[in-house]
Amino acid sequence: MMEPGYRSVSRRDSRSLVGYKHACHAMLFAQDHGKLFGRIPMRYALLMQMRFDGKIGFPGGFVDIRDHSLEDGLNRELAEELGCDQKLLCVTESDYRSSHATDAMPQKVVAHFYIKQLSLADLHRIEVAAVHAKDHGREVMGTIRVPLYTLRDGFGGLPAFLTNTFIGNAKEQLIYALRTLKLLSEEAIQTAISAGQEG
Ligand SMILES: O=c1[nH]cnc2c1ncn2[C@H]1C[C@H](O)[C@@H](COP(=O)(O)OP(=O)(O)O)O1
Repeated sequence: MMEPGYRSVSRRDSRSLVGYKHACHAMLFAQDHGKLFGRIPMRYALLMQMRFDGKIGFPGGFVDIRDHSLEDGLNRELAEELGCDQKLLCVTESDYRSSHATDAMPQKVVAHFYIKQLSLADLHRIEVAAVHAKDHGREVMGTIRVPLYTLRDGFGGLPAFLTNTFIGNAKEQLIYALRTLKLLSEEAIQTAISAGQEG
């Protein structure tokens, strides 16, 4: 499933696309053995952020592939948005997952996606550092954890979260990550998507 207008492209082929800006975003997550209300497994702590425009996306931003590697640009953007130093968070080429190109206005963009697993303690350190980041309260209104459970009413949790407005193909990147890393069962993902559409 991919947002209409986005097509999969290889990392290598994306570099020869003319007239496209390149954006890199990273999903940071950690295993979380905690239980909500003492009974609902949290499973994973997975970070997204509320942007200045009220949409939800992953941390990251535009990079200039002529001057830097994609990862250099991404790490610069992460430092601006999350305020953490490279000892705590450094995304490398081995964290790269996918690229999708879009010709949708206002500009042609290739969206590169990275996923990095951390310890829960380091993820929490990143959340704390983010409050002091350069972009906090400006381009980024705050980091958020994605609820990965569905409450008894069948809508609260992930289904309700998925009804938010997402930037670009961020929602599809989230679902892709849940699916490919098997963070949730396929049945749980499908149920959350359907319940969100009905809710
Ligand atoms: O999380 C995202 N997933 C996919 N695409 C995204 C995401 N966040 C933003 N975008 C799109 C929107 C723009 O076309 C570019 C760059 O946006 P942004 O991150 O706001 O870039 P700057 O911080 O202004 O460099 O990617």
